[in-house]
Amino acid sequence: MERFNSAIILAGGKSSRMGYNKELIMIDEKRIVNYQIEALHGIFDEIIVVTKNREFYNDLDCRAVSDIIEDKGPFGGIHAGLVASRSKYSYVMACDMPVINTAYINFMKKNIYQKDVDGCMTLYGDHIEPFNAFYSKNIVMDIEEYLYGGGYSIHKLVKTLKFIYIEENKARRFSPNWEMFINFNTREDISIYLGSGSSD
Ligand SMILES: Nc1nc2c(ncn2[C@@H]2O[C@H](COP(=O)(O)OP(=O)(O)OP(=O)(O)O)[C@@H](O)[C@H]2O)c(=O)[nH]1
Ligand SMILES: [Mg+2]
Repeated sequence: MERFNSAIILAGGKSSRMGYNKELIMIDEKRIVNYQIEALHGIFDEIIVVTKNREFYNDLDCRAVSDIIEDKGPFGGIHAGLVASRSKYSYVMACDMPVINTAYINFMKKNIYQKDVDGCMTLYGDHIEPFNAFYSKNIVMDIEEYLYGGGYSIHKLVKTLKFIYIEENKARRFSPNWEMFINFNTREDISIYLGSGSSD
């Protein structure tokens, strides 16, 4: 099994705060997911999109799969992505994140290279960043048990597993304004991002 050849894009949420399907968000006349798929192909061979609308991806260079455990939020999507993944470690993004930071992805890879861990994610104060992170296929059963037991929070389960955490100050060297973790939950989030004109 390849260790690092897969990326998962979560695109099966309810988009309730946005008011329209977030899979369709456009930036500079391009869908964010299309941009992500292209950018991630520079690093990964296999791109898996976890969606309720597999037909949206027919013409794109990716595999589209559906949730196996439905209505459980992002962890349900991560679960289906990891089941589909042909790699030990998969990189996980959300379809509402406009920035792909290749240098940081490679930095995380280096951190877990040759290690046997459950994944790697970044600390933000006391919180963790569940996306722009790596997860191991080994945790599929842990996620199943957790979701069927009524769990929902990624943070709570991850705390019980063996993740490598990258300190916020180290991550900021790659993305001083934390843009690599920006995600669009409301229309206002998009206008703030487009208005800021900054990128890192
Ligand atoms: N496959 C899958 N992805 C999900 C699910 N729930 C959320 N996501 C994705 O996880 C990412 C982060 O979730 P949110 O930002 O809360 O997105 P959301 O649930 O669509 O939006 P809200 O309804 O406003 O909370 C987004 O890329 C969502 O598409 C799910 O049940 N299945
Ligand atoms: Mg979000």
